Amino acid sequence: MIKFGTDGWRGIIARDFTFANLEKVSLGLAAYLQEKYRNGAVVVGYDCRFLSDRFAETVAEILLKSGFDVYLPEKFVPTPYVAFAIKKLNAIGGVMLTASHNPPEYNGFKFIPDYAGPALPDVTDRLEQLINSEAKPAKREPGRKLTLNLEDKYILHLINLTGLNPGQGLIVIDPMYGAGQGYLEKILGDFGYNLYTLRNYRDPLFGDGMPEPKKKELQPLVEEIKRRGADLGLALDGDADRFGVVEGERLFTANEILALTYHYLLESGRGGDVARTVPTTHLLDKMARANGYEVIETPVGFKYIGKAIREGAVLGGEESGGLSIAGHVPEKDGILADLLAVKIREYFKKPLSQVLEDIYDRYGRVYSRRDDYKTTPEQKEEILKRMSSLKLTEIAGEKVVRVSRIDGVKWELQRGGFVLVRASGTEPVFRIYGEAETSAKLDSLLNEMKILLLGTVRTVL
Ligand SMILES: O=P(O)(O)OC[C@H]1O[C@H](O)[C@H](O)[C@@H](O)[C@@H]1O
Repeated sequence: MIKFGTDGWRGIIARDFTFANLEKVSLGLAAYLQEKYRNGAVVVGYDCRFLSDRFAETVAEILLKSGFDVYLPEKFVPTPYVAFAIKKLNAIGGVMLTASHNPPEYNGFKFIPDYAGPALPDVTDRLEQLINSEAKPAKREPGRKLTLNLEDKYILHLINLTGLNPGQGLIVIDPMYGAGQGYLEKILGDFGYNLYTLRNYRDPLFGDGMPEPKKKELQPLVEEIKRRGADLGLALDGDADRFGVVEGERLFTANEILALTYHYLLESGRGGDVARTVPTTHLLDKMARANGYEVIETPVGFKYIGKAIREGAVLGGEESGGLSIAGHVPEKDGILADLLAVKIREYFKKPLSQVLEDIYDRYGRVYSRRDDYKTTPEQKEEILKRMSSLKLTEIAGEKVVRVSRIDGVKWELQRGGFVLVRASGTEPVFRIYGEAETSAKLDSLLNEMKILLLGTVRTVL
């Protein structure tokens, strides 16, 4: 049984993610595309993972035989570049072979429809139906196999969109052995920055780690910044749709980068409504309301954020590391987010940490955190049951003013904070998210929820 999670179908290579299963999935996709289009082109990209290029060939062959033209790159490419190519080529969709930031033993299949952002559930539900009923596409006159070569156009688009100007200073770049290699170097090098790049070659084992721009995995970048006295560090995840920004030893969270980007858009006359997922910081809400704009709250998944951007939001993002802005594809783009960090420093003429202090001075300080807990499927069921039966009027002494069930359960608190609990759709974990106006309050909120929820359930981690 093939299931599409938060972001496509993912599985362990050779156990679930096999050539046989991928053929089934590709036949289902071809049948789906035949239902919707008579003909057209599909972009098929792949990351640096084990066998990703071969998996891409398999998908391409089936689509070609089903009568569609296929654009294939000559080497690995970032996910946002595939989305950009779909838009630029007026393609009917795209496939990206990637398991994003998952551990090395995973691979994945992500379908991006013609709107150039992650597929929404109406699309993935139909796809799942066709795949699991082993639907076969009709044989058609084979399509043409074409080379995807739009890097320069993508780079130019990012330069125009961010409005970068020539600058100075030393930036350390960390593509984490992933598919974003080369892009930031090309752009920032041309704008006069001094650059040093680490983990800049393909390693399907990701140096025995995970290509996820989080604290533990970004330690080599932090050390390199210190060693070289660099001004800034910019990282990308395995398929470059997520980002990591480091100044000195300070690693910015995605919530902080979203607030910085929104501040920049508001101050530079590009304000508008903002879209965020349920667990993402409410600092964005305060900023929007103070400036007369609306907030669109969605379930977790950039697919929903992409939709909101298509419908007019100027910025959309997720605490998990997704960001895009109006004028770009409605897909998260780590390269864009990293370039915006450079642009924000240039625009305000100060370090990001100082710009963030200005934001807190104006809108109020917030502390946010997410704690992940590994569970077995049985434990997950038990926690889910417990979660839906909790009837809380207060958490850690804070009055609950609203309970929402957009995704998991979210308890909104009197002084603007919140606690949210949900099961991940990409990993075997439970996530407890919280936000409060002091760090001590945040700790007590998360601790209390942990005890309430996990109580006697023995977690693996
Ligand atoms: O919390 P999860 O369901 O594991 O999802 C975490 C993240 O996974 C993927 O990266 C998706 O593209 C994101 O949209 C999502 O936020």
